[in-house]
Parts: sequence; structure tokens; C-alpha cells
Amino acid sequence: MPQVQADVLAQLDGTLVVSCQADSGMPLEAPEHIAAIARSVVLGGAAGVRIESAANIEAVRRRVGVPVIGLVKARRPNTEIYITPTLADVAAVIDAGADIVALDATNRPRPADLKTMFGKIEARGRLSMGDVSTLDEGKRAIDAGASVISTTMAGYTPYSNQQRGPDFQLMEQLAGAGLPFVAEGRIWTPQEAVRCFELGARFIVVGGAITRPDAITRGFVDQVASWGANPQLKRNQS
Ligand SMILES: CC(=O)N[C@H](C=O)[C@@H](O)[C@H](O)[C@H](O)COP(=O)(O)O
Repeated sequence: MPQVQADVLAQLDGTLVVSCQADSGMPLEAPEHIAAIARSVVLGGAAGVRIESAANIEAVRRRVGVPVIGLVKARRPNTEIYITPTLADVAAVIDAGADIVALDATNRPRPADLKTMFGKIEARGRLSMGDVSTLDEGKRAIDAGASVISTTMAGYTPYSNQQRGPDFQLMEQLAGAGLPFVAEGRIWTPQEAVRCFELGARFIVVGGAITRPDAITRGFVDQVASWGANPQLKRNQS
């Protein structure tokens, strides 16, 4: 791995990266909003950001100095894979200015094979992050040339562990196999974040717990109601 790229990974070791994404149709979807969120989380201590879509990556790249993990979420014909599924998507993420390209590295039919995708990213001087859901996928992604793997897809493929929290079991397995991994997916508390580091995560990526106000509010309301302090808590239905 060239020195500049190794430096980017070293810079992220032991840190919190924040995923700043808004689902389609949500009020925060526009690039200027995503860029404002990205700037805010960097002010709060995020060492990197994970950003979806070329327009958002461009907007964020102009406003923050930390490493940007970029991806495209797109549905393409004949594949379940939607995180940076094609070589054209890889090119778009790189052209938009991402330092690290995240892509689905699960073992499902895909438009282009993993080796070709990781090779293209390396040839353009960027790092790659293979989003996996199982130990076997982690091994394959590293063998195919991923710079690092992430537990992003754990619980989002039908054959992986389905659970509400982070997949600590997968993290244990990846660490046991000596694979460099990033912890990502359903990390909602600082305690869970600490556990990820204890299990050997290089860095962690947190999204919804920090950057999805709708989900945060829903969780807040649910907890207040379930603790019985105010079982009558009225929810805005609009
Ligand atoms: C499975 C999938 O499509 N994950 C996406 C990957 O970019 C995002 O929707 C997640 O928000 C991100 O992985 C962070 O996870 P969480 O928001 O749970 O902290």
C-alpha cells in the first residue's frame, strides 16, 4: 500500500467516523444539509465521515478536511447489491473526491467481480472498504484486495446474524482470523463503541445514532414511554 494511503488508514485508527446520510425523501437529503451535518460532526470530534452519493461527497469534500469514505447507493438490474455496485459507481465516487471507496463485498451475484473493483480503486490511488456480513466474506474481500473490511452488511443479508445491536460475534471472528476490520452497523451507545474497540476494530463508523434525527427522536420517545415516566406521551402524528 503506498505511503499516502497507509497514512489515511493510520489517521483513522482508534477513531470515530460518522456516517452522514439521509434516506431518500427525508428533509436532510440535500447536499448543503449533509455538508452542514458533516462539518458539525467534525467539530464534535469525528475523524472521518462516510458519505453517500457523488453530489454529497463533492459538497462535503469542499467543507471538511478529514478523510471521506464515499459510496453510492443504487439499485442496478440483476443484483441485490446496492452499495457502489458497479465500476461506473466506483469511478463516480472517486471523481467526486472520496479518499476511501466503500462497496458491498458480500458473496452475492454482482455486476463486476471484487478483484476488478478493488484493483480499479487501487489503480486510482484510493483506499477501498469492503462492506461484509460474514467471516467468509471478510476473508474473500481481503483476498480480493480490499484495503480494509467493515461489518456494515451484518444483519442486512438473509444469511447473516439478524440482530438489533452491533454484530460483536462477527467482530470476534474477524479479529480471530487476523483480519483488519472496521466496526459499523447499529452502534447506538458509547458502551457498544468501546466494546467494538476492545474486540479489535481499527475504527468505528456510527450513523443513525448521531445523524438521523428522526430515528433518534423516535428512540427517545419510545424510551420515555416505555419507562413509564409518561406513558401518555403524545406523539406528533403528522
Ligand atoms: C446496511 C446499509 O445500507 N448501511 C448503510 C451504509 O452506508 C447506511 O445506511 C448506515 O447508516 C451505515 O452503515 C451506518 O450504520 P448505522 O446507521 O446503523 O450506524
